[in-house]
Order: sequence, then C-alpha cells, then structure tokens
Amino acid sequence: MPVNAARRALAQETAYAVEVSDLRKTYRTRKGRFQAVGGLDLKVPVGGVHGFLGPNGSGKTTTIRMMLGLITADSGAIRIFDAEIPGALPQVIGRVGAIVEQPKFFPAFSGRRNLELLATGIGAPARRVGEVLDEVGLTGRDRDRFRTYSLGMKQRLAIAATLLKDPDLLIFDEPTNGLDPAGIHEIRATMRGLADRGKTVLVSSHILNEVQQVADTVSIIGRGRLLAEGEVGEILAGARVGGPSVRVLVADPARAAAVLAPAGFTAHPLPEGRLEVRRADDQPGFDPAQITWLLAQQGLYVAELVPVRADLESVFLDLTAEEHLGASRTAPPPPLPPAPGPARAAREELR
Ligand SMILES: Nc1ncnc2c1ncn2[C@@H]1O[C@H](COP(=O)(O)OP(=O)(O)OP(=O)(O)O)[C@@H](O)[C@H]1O
Repeated sequence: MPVNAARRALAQETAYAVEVSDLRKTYRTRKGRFQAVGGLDLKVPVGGVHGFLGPNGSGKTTTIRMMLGLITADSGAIRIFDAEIPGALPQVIGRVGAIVEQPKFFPAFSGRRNLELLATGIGAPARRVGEVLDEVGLTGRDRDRFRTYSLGMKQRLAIAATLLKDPDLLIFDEPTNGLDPAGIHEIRATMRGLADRGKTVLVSSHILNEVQQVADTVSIIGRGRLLAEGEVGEILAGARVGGPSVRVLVADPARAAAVLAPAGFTAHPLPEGRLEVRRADDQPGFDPAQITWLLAQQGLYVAELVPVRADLESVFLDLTAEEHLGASRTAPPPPLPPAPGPARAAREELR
C-alpha cells in the first residue's frame, strides 16, 4: 500500500486525532514555580471541529506547544494519530498543520507569491498554492499585496499556508484574536469547510460564539485541567440548568446574594461582579421583578438583568467562575452592559 494510503487507513482506524493523558507542565520563573498544565486529559476525535476552550491563562497554548514538540512536558502522554509525542513526532508532523503564532509574510508580495515561496521552502507541489487559496476563499484577491489584506484575509492566508502540505490535522491557537465580527465569520466558515472536507480541526479559544457555532465537540479546561468534554449538544443538555435564571449586575454582589437568599433565591457568582440568580430547589415560581424589588429595597440597584439561556457561554462561565473571580480581584472595573443583537459576538469574548 502506498505510504499516503496507509496513513489515511490508519487515520480511519484511529478514533482520536489527538489523545492527551495526565499531561503536566510547570514553568520555573523568577517568582517561583507555576503549574500551567496540571494533569490534563484531552481527546480530539478524527474529523470535525474540536473546540479547546478555556479562559485566558488556563494552559491552552502551553498544551498546544507540547503537542507540537515546541516545549517538553514534565510528565503525561500525548499521542497524535497514535504516534507518541515528542518521540514519534517526525512520523506524524507531515500530517499536522498549525498556527500558534502569527506567521510572517512579506507585506509587499501578493498572497500567492508568499505561498509560492513557502511551498518551495517546504517542498510542497506548486499546484497546491492555487488549491489552498481556493480552500480558504482567497482566489480573486491572491494577486493583491499582502499589506492590503484585511486582518481576516491575513489570517486566512495563514491557514492556507498550513494547508500547503495537505495535513489531516489542523491546530489553530486562538485564530480569531483581534478580528472583527466579519473576520471571525470568515475564519469560522473556513474551519467548517476544512472539517467538511474530512480534516480534523483543533481550535483553541476563549470566545464562545466562535466555538458554539462551528464545533462538533469541545473540551473545556480551567487551570490546566479538563472540566468538561463532549458534543456541543450533549454539554448543553447536561448544563446545570436548574430552572430559569437571570444574570444580574450589581455593585455589591456578595451583599446582593445575602439579600436574595432568605427570599428563596440562590445566587451563583460570575465574572466581573455578576451573579446568576435562580429559585432555590424547593421554591416554586420565578419572577425576575421580585429580584429587582428585593435588591432595590436594600439600596442595591440592578445595572443589568439578562435572562440566561443554556448556551456554551453559561456552561463555561459556570465551570470557570472561580478562576474569573480570582482574576477579577485585580481586574479593571466591569465594562458597560452588553448591547443586544449583532453586538453579541463582541460580548461573548470573555475578558
Ligand atoms: N514561558 C513561560 N514562563 C512562565 N509562565 C508561562 C510561560 N508561558 C505561559 N506561562 C503561564 O502559564 C499559564 C498558561 O499560559 P497559556 O498561554 O498556556 O494559557 P492560555 O490558556 O493559552 O491563555 P491565553 O488565552 O491567554 O493565551 C499562564 O498563567 C501564563 O502566564
């Protein structure tokens, strides 16, 4: 069997493109030791888009760097298409394309010219340049200078570069960072297209909107450990729904929680001083007006009250609330309440 056919057959037999178990990494800094990844387990199925979610600093980039052999793990195991990393990385690296940092392109050269140079450098066939430009939807703008591209187009060119060697697994670390909603949409569509053509896309993100709409499966991590994993639908179905709830913003969340408790409400802390408020298990009825009334009676005025839908954002906030609370002690004052409608994408970027 030709090598490529054998590799593809192996991919079909392998249930997971990436398997990580009990992975650990501690950085040594001047201030001491810092555990960035603390016993992480991760399974990325072959085919489809897998969202690798976690707040800033939860260890996503560190994990990806270990997967790519850029840094070494302290302990644990990583397998990519059944090959042990880093030992067997040379056997599979040809099947992996990754964007971990913004690749450098020549600003004065066209997108096509940049890719031609790269293809020559890595020994990819010249015909791949046209194919990958097509795959990321840049045909038509490929002869324009790189510096005239929008950020979304620049990022799509970066994705095109990873596709030159026709990898089976694409690893994108926060690919929509810094992009506007239109750019985010372009990257999302590009990732979906790749998965629909049989690739496995592993995308790290702290932007829920990006992932909920495009991912087939997700892993949610916090402080370098797995908190939840599964199909997006499964995760939502298993969410701690517990009846209707609202997200409330008040100046003193701790006092608000104390005011609401005797009236039969439970208040769960969220980032940036918000509370998720619902009826306690044994209490009937749910009237958000009662919440505003109870709080106002005590001089606590509600700046924001938003009904909570069971979406990935709420699961994520719930699972990672502790980390955000820790972070929020030194964080700047909360931003203005989110605007409705199209601005939703922006507010889903968790700070
Ligand atoms: N080289 C390093 N030396 C010391 N600490 C580091 C190093 N790289 C990362 N860290 C720390 O390890 C933790 C995890 O960082 P990492 O970049 O893996 O997280 P992340 O989930 O990718 O976050 P982000 O979304 O902000 O990139 C952070 O607290 C970070 O400051």
